[in-house]
Amino acid sequence: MFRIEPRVQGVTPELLEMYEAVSPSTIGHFTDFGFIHGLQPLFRPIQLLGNAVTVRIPHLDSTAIRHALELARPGDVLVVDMSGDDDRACWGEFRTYAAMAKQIAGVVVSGSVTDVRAITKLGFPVYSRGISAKTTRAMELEGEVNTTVSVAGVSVQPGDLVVGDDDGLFVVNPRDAGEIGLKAIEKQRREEVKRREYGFVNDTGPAGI
Ligand SMILES: O=C([O-])CC(=O)C(=O)O
Ligand SMILES: [Mg+2]
Repeated sequence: MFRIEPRVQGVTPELLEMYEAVSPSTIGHFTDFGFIHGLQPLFRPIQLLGNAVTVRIPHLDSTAIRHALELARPGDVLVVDMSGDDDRACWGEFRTYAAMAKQIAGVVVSGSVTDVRAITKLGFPVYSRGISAKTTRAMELEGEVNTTVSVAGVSVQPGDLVVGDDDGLFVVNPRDAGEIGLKAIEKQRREEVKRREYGFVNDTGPAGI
């Protein structure tokens, strides 16, 4: 059975603008909740920021990803819960072309991805637990889009804010994102003062100053 719920726009333009300047590692100074433990970026440097479109697939059948790609809008992040399968890849080069054509910001996969060289060359932001040559199939069995999913023990709702860089990923509920973002930016300001005291400038990360 398929359950395809409408897309949720939880992330506002103001939050997006604010989080352009927020590092996940600064958020990690304030909260553990929402950190997606164990997922790695496919390449570095990497940046990911956007509004979650959630997908849940049973281990073998990736049909629901196609439905999610159909309803996603520019700036969305597809967050795929593979129901505990870490070994099989549900994302690769051709899904990346489809996503880039829709200006999707990136993809987060609880399991594995494939076609690493092609995706890296395309520079499309992907986070996953692993890499595998064994893939899912489009079998039209079952799946969900825009329901609550679980990735690395973190519950992700459609419309959540996803923010990632070289250090990893946080998923933030838009209700809390304003407060967390302000605290993070304030901390980054203080860090910049300290950095300059040590005689350094930050020319690698988000501005935050
Ligand atoms: O089809 C898949 O499931 C993954 C893949 O190889 C691609 O997107 O190119
Ligand atoms: Mg492929």
